[in-house]
Amino acid sequence: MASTITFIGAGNMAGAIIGGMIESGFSPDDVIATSPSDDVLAPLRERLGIRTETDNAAAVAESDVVVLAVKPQIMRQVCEQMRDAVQARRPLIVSVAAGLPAETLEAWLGGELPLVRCMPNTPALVGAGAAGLYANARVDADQRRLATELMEAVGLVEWVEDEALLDAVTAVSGSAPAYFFLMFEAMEEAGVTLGLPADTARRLAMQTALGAAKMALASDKPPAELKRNVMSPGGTTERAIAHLEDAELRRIMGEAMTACADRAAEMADELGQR
Ligand SMILES: NC(=O)c1ccc[n+]([C@@H]2O[C@H](COP(=O)([O-])OP(=O)(O)OC[C@H]3O[C@@H](n4cnc5c(N)ncnc54)[C@H](OP(=O)(O)O)[C@@H]3O)[C@@H](O)[C@H]2O)c1
Ligand code: PRO
Repeated sequence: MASTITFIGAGNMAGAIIGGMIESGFSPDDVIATSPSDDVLAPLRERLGIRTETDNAAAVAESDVVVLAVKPQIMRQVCEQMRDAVQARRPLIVSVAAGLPAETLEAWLGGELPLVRCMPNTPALVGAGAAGLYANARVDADQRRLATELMEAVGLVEWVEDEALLDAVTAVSGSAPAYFFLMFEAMEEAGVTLGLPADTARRLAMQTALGAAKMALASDKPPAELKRNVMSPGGTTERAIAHLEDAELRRIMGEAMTACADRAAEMADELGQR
């Protein structure tokens, strides 16, 4: 029998995952999205044909999987309001919230539950996401498969066996689209300084990033070798790369990503007080 999957919160991340699920063959009849406002739900209902509900507990009462997709700052209140329904039904919980530890979520939901924590990223909106997943000890093999299927509907899935590693996933993929967007800004600005129209520089930079990622994913060669293949001895790329290495880009990326992972751990302390 098909599982009923409810999304608590119908914002950016939930909308992206639901869209991918329907595209990859999940039946809209098996998907429920909730929000306090029907204005948020109506477009999802019309566009994707899914079921919607403004009462979280009512949706949970008929669900096999409950995806927590509200902002971390309001998660405690949302969980506590539906804890009785969750404990009565005991569905698989999947949380996409940044920072909030599995144990804290279980406590807010009234006690031990099978729970998967997921750190997705916004390219899920175009079906090109990358997500890290962690399962607590109460998640069985079928539930793990189902969580994988859900997130594979919008991109790549990698499981980690240590929950603390989700902070590293946040640094490597959750927050990382923003690093590349910053790089696009910088490349566009530099292209304009060199005389190109801004939109030409922007399109060239973005298409190059897409091509480089596709090429690296399709290749069995490490990025260092692909990089060397672009660098003719004494040529242009060698000069640019030498500049980036002299400016210690690797150290800067390492520090930025450590700051990101540290902040994820800090948020767990700030928001995860039981
Ligand atoms: N965006 C990212 O890059 C990213 C990446 C990884 C993980 N995440 C995680 O994904 C989660 C959702 O983020 P998002 O970007 O999708 O946020 P979002 O667009 O603001 O979506 C959250 C939705 O929850 C709704 N909501 C508020 N109170 C609710 C309640 N009591 N019951 C049901 N729904 C309620 C909000 O409605 P109103 O707007 O009407 O209040 C909003 O539509 C967060 O926990 C975040 O940490 C986000
Ligand atoms: N966006 C959220 C943040 O910046 C979590 C990862 C991506 O906190």
